[in-house]
Amino acid sequence: MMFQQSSRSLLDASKKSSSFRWTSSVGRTFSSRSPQDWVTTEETDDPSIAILKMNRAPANTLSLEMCTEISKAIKELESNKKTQAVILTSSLPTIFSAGLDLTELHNPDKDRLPAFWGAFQQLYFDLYGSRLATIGAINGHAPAAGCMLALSCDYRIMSKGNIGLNESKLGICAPPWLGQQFIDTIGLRKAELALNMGTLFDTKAALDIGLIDEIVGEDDVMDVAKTRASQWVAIPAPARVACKELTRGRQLNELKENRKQDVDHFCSFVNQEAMQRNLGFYFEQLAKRKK
Ligand SMILES: CCCCCCCC/C=C\C=C\CC(=O)SCCNC(=O)CCNC(=O)[C@H](O)C(C)(C)COP(=O)(O)OP(=O)(O)OC[C@H]1O[C@@H](n2cnc3c(N)ncnc32)[C@H](O)[C@@H]1OP(=O)(O)O
Repeated sequence: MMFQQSSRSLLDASKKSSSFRWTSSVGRTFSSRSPQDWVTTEETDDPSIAILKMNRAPANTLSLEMCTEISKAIKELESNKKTQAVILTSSLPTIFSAGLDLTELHNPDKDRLPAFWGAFQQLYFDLYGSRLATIGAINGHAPAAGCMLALSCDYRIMSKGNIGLNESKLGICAPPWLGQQFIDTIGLRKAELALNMGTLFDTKAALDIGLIDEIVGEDDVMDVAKTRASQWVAIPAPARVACKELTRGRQLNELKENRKQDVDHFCSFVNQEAMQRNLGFYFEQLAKRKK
């Protein structure tokens, strides 16, 4: 890995506290296959290009275990010298990733919360700093931390759905490092407007502001993703890695140096009463929406 980070203690803690079926504070039961099935990797006909698919129905939300599984898959792919590129996509029909799993944030388990945020930080390190060329094949909605997954890729193609940082709609603000990723991608003024308004962009608007690089037809996503991956792989790996270090190294190192403070900041922020009220309200609206 290019920007290797150490997170042993947090990830070890996460393993101890893993639970895969639980009832949320608004009474919905989440269940799924085991976390090992939430993320799968596939080969393509080009041995240098792999596919990483998120399969956590119903919304590929990022729980502690989901973050850990994606990180693990990236590291496994990186450990194979032949692999030079990964296409990140979703196996769900309309959602790339709905962002952080709100059950982690609402009425949180106080011991689990720091480990959860540590796993989310680690995922950012692993994806944003990967030695691999990363192609985001965004085939559905990608709000908030779902947008972080997309922003962490080197190249983004999108077929449908909305993308952006909508945290302000939840009564919160994106963490500084995610906000910075957004600013670095679309520029300060556009980011300022979008962050404040919690704007989610459709594919056309996302292309217009430079949040994605290309719009593709639904049936063409994987073909286009493979073509773009081949183009990235054609650049000599040391050059690609050096370019990534040039554009992303400072931001990655900044969080690395402030990792503990960021976890503490997050935990005290989320544990505030007002924050919990906002989250509870948002979560209930989400659950009621369909009815
Ligand atoms: C001052 C500095 C402070 C620094 C501190 C930093 C603090 C930062 C803190 C938090 C950062 C948060 C980042 C996040 O990622 S928060 C999550 C934001 N995500 C969202 O707002 C998306 C919410 N979801 C949706 O809008 C929709 O689900 C959508 C993605 C558009 C898909 O819609 P649709 O196809 O109609 O699907 P459903 O809405 O029916 O969803 C399917 C089921 O999944 C559940 N769901 C969806 N999203 C989440 C989620 N994020 N967490 C948990 N559960 C989720 C949804 O309720 C449905 O469940 P069910 O089938 O049981 O009804």
